[in-house]
Amino acid sequence: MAPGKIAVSADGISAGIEKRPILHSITLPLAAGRWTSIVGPNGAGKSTLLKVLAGLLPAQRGQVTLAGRALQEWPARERACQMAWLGQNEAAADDLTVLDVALLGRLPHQGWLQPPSAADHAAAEAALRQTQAWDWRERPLGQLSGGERQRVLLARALAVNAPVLLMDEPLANLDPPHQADWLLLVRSLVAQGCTVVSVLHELSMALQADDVAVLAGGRLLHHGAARHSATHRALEAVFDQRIAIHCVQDQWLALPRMHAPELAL
Ligand SMILES: Nc1ncnc2c1ncn2[C@@H]1O[C@H](COP(=O)(O)OP(=O)(O)OP(=O)(O)O)[C@@H](O)[C@H]1O
Repeated sequence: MAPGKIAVSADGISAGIEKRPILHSITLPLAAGRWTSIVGPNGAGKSTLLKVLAGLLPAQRGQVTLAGRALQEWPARERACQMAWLGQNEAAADDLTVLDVALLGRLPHQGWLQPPSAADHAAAEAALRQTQAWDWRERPLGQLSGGERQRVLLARALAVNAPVLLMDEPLANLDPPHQADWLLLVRSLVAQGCTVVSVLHELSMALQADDVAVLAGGRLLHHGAARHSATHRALEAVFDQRIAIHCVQDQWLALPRMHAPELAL
């Protein structure tokens, strides 16, 4: 990871749900203006970690800081302007129109009981256009396909215009062209100075990030640059050597090994 300002940091985080411990002593400083992918097997604790980073689940030990200040010390509205969230399988009011869903992203910017301003409408429109969802603006969310819905929820997160964007499986249900669009979008946000943190199962997409954090069993096993061989070895190991990382036309790709390692010649 390149040295620099830290946007969000997990410092010695342990967390669980009810009495079940899930995360164990995770320290993960996330550099500002970079994109970090969090990867690992099912049940590794990726979504739980993202929720703790977002302040949606309290840590039992340790603390999360946002721009150097403990998360719980931020006034809720200010914090919501600083950090946008796209959750996994998010419930959203299905009878709201697409435009109204995108406008929900502007709530932290609005005064108490104030209607959305012209600036809020402009931000919601820009976000819906970025995810190519503007044409559906008058349709109820509940009438959209899985991928269309995901693009609207992504627009809601983009409409916040936050410097930090946390996304849990943002590519769920997206077809390949829209996955490519998401990649370009993230790259352009990062070029503008945003910090992006995404939980991804698509390892070849995760390897397009600047940095990769590898989790298993609620512990951080590795955190390093996506292009470094140590990161590739950590990924191959955490997935039991069932994938191999290759460089194809200057891009790192994770491909399944067609035989279990013990069967390989
Ligand atoms: N509400 C809950 N109550 C109890 N245990 C939970 C709850 N949510 C998650 N867990 C457990 O916490 C562990 C980590 O779950 P988490 O969703 O963070 O994993 P993940 O790495 O995001 O997994 P996946 O790749 O399958 O989405 C899992 O063992 C899961 O069963």
